[in-house]
Amino acid sequence: MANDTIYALSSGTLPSGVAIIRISGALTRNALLQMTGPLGKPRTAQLRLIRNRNGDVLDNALVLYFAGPASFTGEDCGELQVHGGRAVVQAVLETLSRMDGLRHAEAGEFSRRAFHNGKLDLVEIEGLADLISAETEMQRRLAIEHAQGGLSALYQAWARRLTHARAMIEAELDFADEDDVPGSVAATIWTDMAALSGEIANHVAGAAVAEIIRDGLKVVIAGPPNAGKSSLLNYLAGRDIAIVTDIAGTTRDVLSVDLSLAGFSVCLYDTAGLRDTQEPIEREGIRRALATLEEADVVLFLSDTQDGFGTILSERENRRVVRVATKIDQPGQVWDKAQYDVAVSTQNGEGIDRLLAIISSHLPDLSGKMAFSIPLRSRHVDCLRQANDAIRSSLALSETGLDIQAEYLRLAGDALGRITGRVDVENLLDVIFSEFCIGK
Ligand SMILES: Nc1nc2c(c(=O)[nH]1)N(C=O)[C@@H](CNc1ccc(C(=O)N[C@@H](CCC(=O)O)C(=O)O)cc1)CN2
Ligand SMILES: Nc1nc2c(ncn2[C@@H]2O[C@H](COP(=O)(O)OP(=O)(O)OP(=O)(O)O)[C@@H](O)[C@H]2O)c(=O)[nH]1
Ligand SMILES: [Mg+2]
Repeated sequence: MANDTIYALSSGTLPSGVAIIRISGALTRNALLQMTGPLGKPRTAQLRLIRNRNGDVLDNALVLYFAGPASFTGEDCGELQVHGGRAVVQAVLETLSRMDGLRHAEAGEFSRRAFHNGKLDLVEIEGLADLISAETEMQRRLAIEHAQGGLSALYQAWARRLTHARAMIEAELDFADEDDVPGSVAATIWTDMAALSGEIANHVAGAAVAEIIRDGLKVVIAGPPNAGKSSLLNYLAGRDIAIVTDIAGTTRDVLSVDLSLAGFSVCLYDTAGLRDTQEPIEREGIRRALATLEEADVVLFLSDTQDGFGTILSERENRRVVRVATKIDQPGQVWDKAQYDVAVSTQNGEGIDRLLAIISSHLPDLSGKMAFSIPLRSRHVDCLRQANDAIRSSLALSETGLDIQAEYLRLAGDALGRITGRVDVENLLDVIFSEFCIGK
């Protein structure tokens, strides 16, 4: 299995201008030789005729050869950069499939080989998967930080501190019989371990930001019936997603749309108007609205009258609530500026920029140098928590004995090692690599 030479279309949907077929494994040179003639200089594109087994010309294409280990997978690799027609790609794949020892790659198999050959660790591999699925600028920045080893370096530095601490403890244990060894070595170690525990806790707290980058900021539009909630959703989405009528109680289901704001994804929800009612369908709509509100990062509470902001708002946590006065194009409404945060009209667009600026102010600030050094996946967060729990246990056991404390530090190091895949994660690999598309 692992010795097979694999191939796959690595570029996207056909037809396309150019399509890239990748090959990796020991028989790569052979395959390229048969189809394209003598190999050129490694890592240098050659324009060559591609032929099938009968010698028929399939395409005129660029051919690349990477001699292992200097390749993405660490094995000999080849690329056929052909014209992206369906029949062209089909014919090339067909020719490859007829060669002995070659088979089509499985999802993520190229990356898996890169992992096994030590080219990338698991955090980098997962970062690569995120990079391929990144749709917003912030998702891209987070993914590239992970894919380029930013996080791995951090975890390795932490693991080194743990190893160092254990070594110092071992040394102290070895000389424990000699009365003249002061406890001072261990004292600096424990200060550093306490600091490390704080750093890990800080880092884990960043996962909340990563979640906003990945899933988007959840912004829920709520308020009394007829306030103009659905109109606002449609206005911000730039299309008619929700039904708008002048009948109070129009919206029942929760509707949502993804917007892009300042490089972030913002998930905007429209909900049923909140009021006391016996109408069963509307009641269900209101129940769903309240459930959606529970999940909100930011609530836009809309009202087209001043009293509309009253009761429901005051019962809730006000911090994340933005009071939006609506329909300000309508003459005759009197508003006390102290009663709302922003006033808008979806009729003439007034106040919308200000509203977007307010939403943006709830987005995480990622201007700091380490801003993208945050964990994204629950797998990482779990391991980090385990590592930190072990460090804390070690710190707490100062009465019990250095050997037990050292053992907890070893457990902490193992937990960190599992993140990058340095420590036994064989059972996880299938899950991680199956996230990939074929050809990656
Ligand atoms: N045509 C093409 N474009 C592509 C890829 C590819 O495979 N083919 N990539 C596919 O992911 C990405 C580039 N990633 C790559 C990563 C490592 C190596 C590589 O040859 N690594 C060697 C040499 C390193 C060096 O020279 O600095 C190595 O790691 O030893 C190549 C591509 C994005 N663009
Ligand atoms: N003049 C004016 N009318 C508006 C504005 N926004 C909404 N409306 C009108 O107000 C009425 C209610 O709008 P909707 O967007 O359906 O209100 P809603 O809050 O979604 O109502 P429910 O779904 O019933 O809770 C419609 O007749 C809209 O055309 C606005 O900015 N200016
Ligand atoms: Mg509505």
